[in-house]
Amino acid sequence: MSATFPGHVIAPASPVLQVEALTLTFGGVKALTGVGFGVQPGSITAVIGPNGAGKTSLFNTISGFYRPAAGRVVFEGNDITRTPPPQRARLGLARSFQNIALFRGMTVLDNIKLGRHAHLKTNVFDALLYVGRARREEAELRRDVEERIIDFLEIDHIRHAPVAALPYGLQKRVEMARALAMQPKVLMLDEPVAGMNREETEDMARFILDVRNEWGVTVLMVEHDMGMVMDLSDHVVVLNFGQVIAQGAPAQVQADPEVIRAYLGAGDVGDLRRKLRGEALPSEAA
Ligand SMILES: Nc1ncnc2c1ncn2[C@@H]1O[C@H](COP(=O)(O)OP(=O)(O)OP(=O)(O)O)[C@@H](O)[C@H]1O
Repeated sequence: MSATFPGHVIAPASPVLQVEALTLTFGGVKALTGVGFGVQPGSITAVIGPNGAGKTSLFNTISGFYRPAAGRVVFEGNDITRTPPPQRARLGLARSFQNIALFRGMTVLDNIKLGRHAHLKTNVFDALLYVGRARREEAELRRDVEERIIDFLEIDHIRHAPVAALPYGLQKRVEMARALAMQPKVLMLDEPVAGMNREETEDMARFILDVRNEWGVTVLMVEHDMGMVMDLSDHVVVLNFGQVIAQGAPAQVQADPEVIRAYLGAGDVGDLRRKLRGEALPSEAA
């Protein structure tokens, strides 16, 4: 029965990705302690925190590169804590890397195809030999990749260019294209605008929004650019010393006293507001 009633309250959807009480240690160092949060389907969720807070460790644990000492990663209701990274990608959890991880001598198109291969049932060697199912999948891949992803990310003019010859901002866009080629349900972006100038940052912010709005892909990102995080995110998770110290809507997190303390010690709240808006502090504006 699907009737709706006036005043009917729609319960929030269950999270597509759930991180539960994650603890990660390196020797004696606890990089994460009891970290938990949910990523709602269709949301843009950001993880922020001062340097060394554990953001990269968390990303690597969610994507399967690190194995937690305790806790669970649950994707679409299934426990994937022990699922290897390529299988997570096939399930729909794709990621980009903080430092560009493209094959620099290869063209844009070939890099994107490699992303797609992670998604195919045939292995990459079959695909390279164009045998059997791989050949049909290759045809499908070309349509899919060339017509949708390349058009969407406005990289048509560079599809045959070697990645190494491209400016940094475009390389980051190609990396996003490669992650999108895996047709993820959740796209994990590791510092998508790090090292970008203002114009490149604005372009990337627009693509992230469109990935969510037009493609319905859920986005989970780690990012230092506070202006972008606060503008784009529906939900912000704040880490400090490996623990979640606050989470909620951007405005809520910006006003949280513990977040203020984490970023600036007992500093000036006005400074924090500027910092959280992505503006230079007076002391930094030389
Ligand atoms: N491979 C490792 N071996 C030992 N300690 C590590 C390793 N990776 C991270 N750590 C430690 O774990 C903690 C969290 O580091 P992590 O890199 O996850 O933080 P971060 O929030 O991503 O920092 P940044 O913003 O500087 O990238 C730090 O104390 C760090 O020194």
